[in-house]
Amino acid sequence: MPRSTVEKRVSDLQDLLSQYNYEYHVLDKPSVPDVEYDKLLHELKELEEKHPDLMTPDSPTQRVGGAVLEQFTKVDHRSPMLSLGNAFNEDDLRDFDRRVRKIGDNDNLSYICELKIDGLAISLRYKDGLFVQGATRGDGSVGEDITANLKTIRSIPLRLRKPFSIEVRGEAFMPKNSFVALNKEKEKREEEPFANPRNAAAGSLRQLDPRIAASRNLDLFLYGIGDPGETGITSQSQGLDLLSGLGLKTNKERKKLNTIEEVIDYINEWTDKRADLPYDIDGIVIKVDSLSHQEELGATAKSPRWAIAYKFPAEEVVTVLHDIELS
Ligand SMILES: NC(=O)c1c(N)nc(OC2CCCC2)nc1O[C@@H]1CCC[C@@H]1O
Repeated sequence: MPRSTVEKRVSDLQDLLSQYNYEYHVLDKPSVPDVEYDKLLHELKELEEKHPDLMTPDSPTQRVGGAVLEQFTKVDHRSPMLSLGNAFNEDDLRDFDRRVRKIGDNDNLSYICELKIDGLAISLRYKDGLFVQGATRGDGSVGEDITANLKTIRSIPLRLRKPFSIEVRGEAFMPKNSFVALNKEKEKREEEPFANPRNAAAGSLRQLDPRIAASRNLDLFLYGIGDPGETGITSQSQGLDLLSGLGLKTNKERKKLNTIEEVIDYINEWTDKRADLPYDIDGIVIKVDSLSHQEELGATAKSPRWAIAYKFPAEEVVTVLHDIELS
């Protein structure tokens, strides 16, 4: 094939495979069967091996880097990755609502409710649309650089749909069925199984060999923007729509509500429905939607005054006592 034809074929394959990956892992609506994806990926790998100068850092072939790291380097978060205060019952929620309504214009106060994904908080940095660095939350100010492991998560685009320079935040997690399969594997190898999907996700992202992380079927939902000022958004709900428009995966169960009573209804709805989700949630995050109202409320050193996490009661662990002979 003449050089220009090869260049065009490689570029077309990179775009096509990135689009197929987006449809499958972000939209959960694949437009081609896996076998078609695998065939094209194989063709691209071969062409890039023959013409290494055509391989780009955001090529779909570049998700699993070769090098096993010695250690993780530290990353200073440009703005702190806060944690959340907890609410355990309706009174706690009404107290939160009263505190929020003390400050700011309350006639048009609205909340946005998000499922609280039970995983590991992470940060992704994009420069001119290209994924350049990923880090754990760490202590909120300093995290660990796990870029190589995050690149293996198929729902993380290696290039945004617009050339934004932006830092986004979300929760990496292991889906329930991947957790069950992984523990079956571990038991076969007589290895210690993980206690829950959250530990499995954290353990997988702390692997120094990216090939191990790549084998763990991790996923991720984005829910925040580290530097919202530069994007022109005025609310959390607009921020989530912006993330989605950039090709990032956000959780579709979010809901904008106007009163704490509606929030309590939403919480009751998900208390039952959560068992049917393909991933673990440990609560519901309630956020004041308006960014200017968030600013008025501010944050303590640890957590924002404009958000709270309602935590589901810990499921009573029923240990079935097998055939105990009661003497
Ligand atoms: N786990 C989640 O699904 C989640 C969420 N949907 N939204 C937030 O918003 C917080 C982040 C900083 C201020 C508000 N935090 C979440 O998880 C937190 C992050 C750090 C500790 C918890 O995992």
